[in-house]
Amino acid sequence: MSLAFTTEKQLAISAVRRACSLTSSVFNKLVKNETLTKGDKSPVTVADYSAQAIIGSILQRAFPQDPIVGEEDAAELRSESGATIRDRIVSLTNEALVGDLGLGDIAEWGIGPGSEQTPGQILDAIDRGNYEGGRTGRMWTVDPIDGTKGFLRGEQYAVCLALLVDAEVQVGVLGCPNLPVDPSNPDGDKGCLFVAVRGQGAQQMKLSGADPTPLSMPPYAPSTFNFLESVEAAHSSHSTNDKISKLMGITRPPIRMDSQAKYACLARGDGGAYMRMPTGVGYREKIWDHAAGSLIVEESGGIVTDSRGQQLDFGLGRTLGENHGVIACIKDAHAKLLQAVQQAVADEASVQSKA
Ligand SMILES: Nc1ncnc2c1ncn2[C@@H]1O[C@H](COP(=O)(O)OS(=O)(=O)O)[C@@H](OP(=O)(O)O)[C@H]1O
Ligand SMILES: [Mg+2]
Ligand SMILES: [Mg+2]
Ligand SMILES: [Mg+2]
Repeated sequence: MSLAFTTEKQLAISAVRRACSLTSSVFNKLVKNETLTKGDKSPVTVADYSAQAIIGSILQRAFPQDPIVGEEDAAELRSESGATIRDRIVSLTNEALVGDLGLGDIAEWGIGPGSEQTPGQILDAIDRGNYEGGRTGRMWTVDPIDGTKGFLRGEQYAVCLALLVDAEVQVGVLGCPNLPVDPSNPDGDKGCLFVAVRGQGAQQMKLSGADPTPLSMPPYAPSTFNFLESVEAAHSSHSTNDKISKLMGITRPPIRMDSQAKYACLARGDGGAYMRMPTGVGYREKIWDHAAGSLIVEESGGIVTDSRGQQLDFGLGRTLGENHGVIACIKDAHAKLLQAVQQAVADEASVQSKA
């Protein structure tokens, strides 16, 4: 019997790997070796668009019927003022598409020598990400660079791709070019791919696709348990996490890291929980920020819910709806953590109502 989603899994790996080689090369060319003025976002913009173009273009060839919910769209690039950046994106995307075939790559996906696309095809590939999402059928979701701030700092970021069927994530791939392959050797080799297929487990491999290793989360150990959380306090509430941490009796400080690399690190045994409590500004979490990572954690033996213990709902459109936070945790610690979360949320509400 052949396993489900074998082609989709390999295609997602190939697409994410190619997008990662693009983002790494943009970083090396534009961020590391150029003097950027503080706050200049152009390298990340070029890399975001090009990475989405690569993934959109490969999906277009392999699964032309599948819609895509992508973070970026090409509207600005189609305008007159977008001409300069558009030219850079076209050449970077083509450079990545024509790169030699690697492990598992298939030329029919529009990759390898001779696979150049026209500027029009590249803009269309980006705009394939305009799908509104929904509850039924197949759809992909892509975050070409998650953790844009981490990317610019040369720290953690992830290229994220997931396939959903009837609003359930079936395949998830995260490419983390700056993540150490061996967590116990942070200065060693960098560049990991994390891959999961529902019901088939999760694996970490090198960005080349070599050395696949199954992922499984260790059992709950209070002495080593701590939180993974956003670097940016504007993205998730550090102060709420701090309260929850005290209620849980956690003494180790949180691990702060940009992007869905947090899900990947949790899946391979770091921390114990990825905590993303809302900051209360009405922000709606996007499906591309959670689809791939949540499956990787679930398939490694973890549980992913919101702060009420409900499953994340990927069928509401481009967002997860009203923001009740995200709690991804080692299975046997989840109930205890949820209790602490609800206690902290109730305490915060009572302080606010007295103010
Ligand atoms: N206000 C607010 N609240 C919650 N989340 C937000 C908010 N603003 C942005 N974002 C999203 O956060 C994504 C970055 O992920 P992280 O927060 O995990 O990493 S980071 O530490 O902030 O870099 C980031 O993803 P990218 O845009 O792909 O980098 C955003 O989708
Ligand atoms: Mg993101
Ligand atoms: Mg992004
Ligand atoms: Mg963004």
